[in-house]
Amino acid sequence: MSAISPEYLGPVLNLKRLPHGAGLDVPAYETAGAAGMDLRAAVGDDEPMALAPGARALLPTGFVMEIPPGFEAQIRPRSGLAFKNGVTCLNTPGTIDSDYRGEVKVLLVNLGQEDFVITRGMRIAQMVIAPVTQVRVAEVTETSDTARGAGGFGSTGV
Ligand SMILES: O=c1ccn([C@H]2C[C@H](O)[C@@H](COP(=O)(O)OP(=O)(O)OP(=O)(O)O)O2)c(=O)[nH]1
Repeated sequence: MSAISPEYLGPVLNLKRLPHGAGLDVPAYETAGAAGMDLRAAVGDDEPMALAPGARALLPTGFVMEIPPGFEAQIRPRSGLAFKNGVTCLNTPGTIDSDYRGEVKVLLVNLGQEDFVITRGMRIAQMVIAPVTQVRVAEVTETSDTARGAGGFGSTGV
């Protein structure tokens, strides 16, 4: 059950189910203020995936989508899986470009001590839609002076 009403006037995300995603819940905001929509593993009913400690895997979600122009999708870990099982997204945040039309995939890594078994429909990550700004890159020979200058990586102390 989505917390977003059908009358919502904000951006629309077109989502197309792939055959192996049939029957899975469509990603939805679970609460009125949720930032992310949970993504479910579209592994086969009889093909759970065991992720060994230290192993990584690219998991199918069973859908493709059209992100509205000017936005991206970020694939982020679920804190519960990270805390309880040490399972997180290896490339967090994964970047989904608005012109991508392939299946959305989730790159998980098991940093825990035990096998982690992923079953069909398990909520393995979350997806946040965020605005993106593109820039025109202008190559120059000088950049402006600032108080920080080249200081970084702890230059202001702890
Ligand atoms: O967690 C992720 C990250 C990426 N992608 C898809 C959507 C994205 O638009 C595309 C390319 O991702 P990215 O730009 O991070 O990959 P790359 O390694 O730079 O490959 P490419 O040369 O295809 O851009 O792969 C996913 O499905 N899940």
